[in-house]
Amino acid sequence: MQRQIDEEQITISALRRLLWASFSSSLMYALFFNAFPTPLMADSLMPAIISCLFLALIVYFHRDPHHRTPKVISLYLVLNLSVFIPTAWIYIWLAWQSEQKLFDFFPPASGVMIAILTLGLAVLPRKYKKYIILGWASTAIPLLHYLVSHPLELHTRHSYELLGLWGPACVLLYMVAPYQKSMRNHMNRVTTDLRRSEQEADRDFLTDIYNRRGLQHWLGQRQHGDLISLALIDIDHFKRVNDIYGHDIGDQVLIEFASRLRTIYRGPHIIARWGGEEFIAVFVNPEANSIVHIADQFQSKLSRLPYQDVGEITASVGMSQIAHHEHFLGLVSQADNALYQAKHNGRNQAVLFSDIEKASTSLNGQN
Ligand SMILES: Nc1nc2c(ncn2[C@@H]2O[C@H](COP(=O)(O)OP(=O)(O)OP(=O)(O)O)[C@@H](O)[C@H]2O)c(=O)[nH]1
Repeated sequence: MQRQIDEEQITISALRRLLWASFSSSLMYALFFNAFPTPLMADSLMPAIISCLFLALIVYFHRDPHHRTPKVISLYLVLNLSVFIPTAWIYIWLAWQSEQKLFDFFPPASGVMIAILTLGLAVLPRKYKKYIILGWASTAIPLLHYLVSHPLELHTRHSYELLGLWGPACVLLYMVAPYQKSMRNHMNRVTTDLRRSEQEADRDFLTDIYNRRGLQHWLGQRQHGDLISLALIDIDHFKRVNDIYGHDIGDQVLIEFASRLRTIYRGPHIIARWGGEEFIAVFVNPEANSIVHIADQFQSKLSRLPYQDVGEITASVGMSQIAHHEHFLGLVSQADNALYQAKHNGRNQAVLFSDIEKASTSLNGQN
């Protein structure tokens, strides 16, 4: 998805440059040939008309680039193909018909035409490539054919220039231009890899749930008024699992434990590995009266079924109160106290921090 957005942005920016480049070069021609007119009216008229059309296209594109990109590309190609190709054909046809030499009246815009075709080849999406090649072939082939069919005209300095421009220069440009595309593809691949690495860095390597870094990122994305509550979940006597069954089986237990953790709560929340055999679940905007239920669910569901190769595994849960997400560390400390209490009480149970608080308040009251 992100990659698609990047692609779209690149195409929009490239098209914008292409339009401005086409407009400004036609305008320069228009200004030059109006300041220094040639005997042919078309030399000063055509660039002026074309630059107006390019300007209209720029304005149209500018109003809604995201929706108009494909349409503007098509219009741009139609404009180029319908102006440059017929113009070139008319001049070549006139040269075949008359005694005049082609280069005496062939439009002096060959350089611009080639530059526009090359730019189009370099910046427009791949599917438009065939139209660019068509544009080049429809002009270059009749022109080169004319030149080689008229040896007397061919062996002149002007003719060599036309030949070089539409022949070797084009071949050179068309061979080099696709590298720009492959560079772009390469950049896209690098960006995707970088994004994937970033995502991987947020995940715990063993269990594939979020790690602390991922949790931090997730917390950073919380809305301003979000309230949270959290549970610290710790496997009981996990050291024994490692000691009795070995570290590899211990790892398998952690993986299975984490995958069970993911399936317990349906509301908005995140599960992360807090460290070792301790996990954290953070719940977004939970109902105040559902806290007990959530804690019990986590505690009971994790040990309901036996674990492969190991059998019964139990967990202790410490549950914090609900507070604004900016008080995350305070809530962790609450959940940690509650978890300590759960372990202290004999494990395999869930303890709410609010219950510890109530107990200590009533003790203080008695004293
Ligand atoms: N296999 C495996 N073991 C781990 C991993 N991370 C931590 N451990 C082990 O988890 C055990 C944690 O032991 P303790 O902190 O004593 O806790 P416990 O045995 O679960 O006891 P209580 O928490 O008090 O119930 C240690 O033996 C660690 O080596 C891991 O990624 N893989």
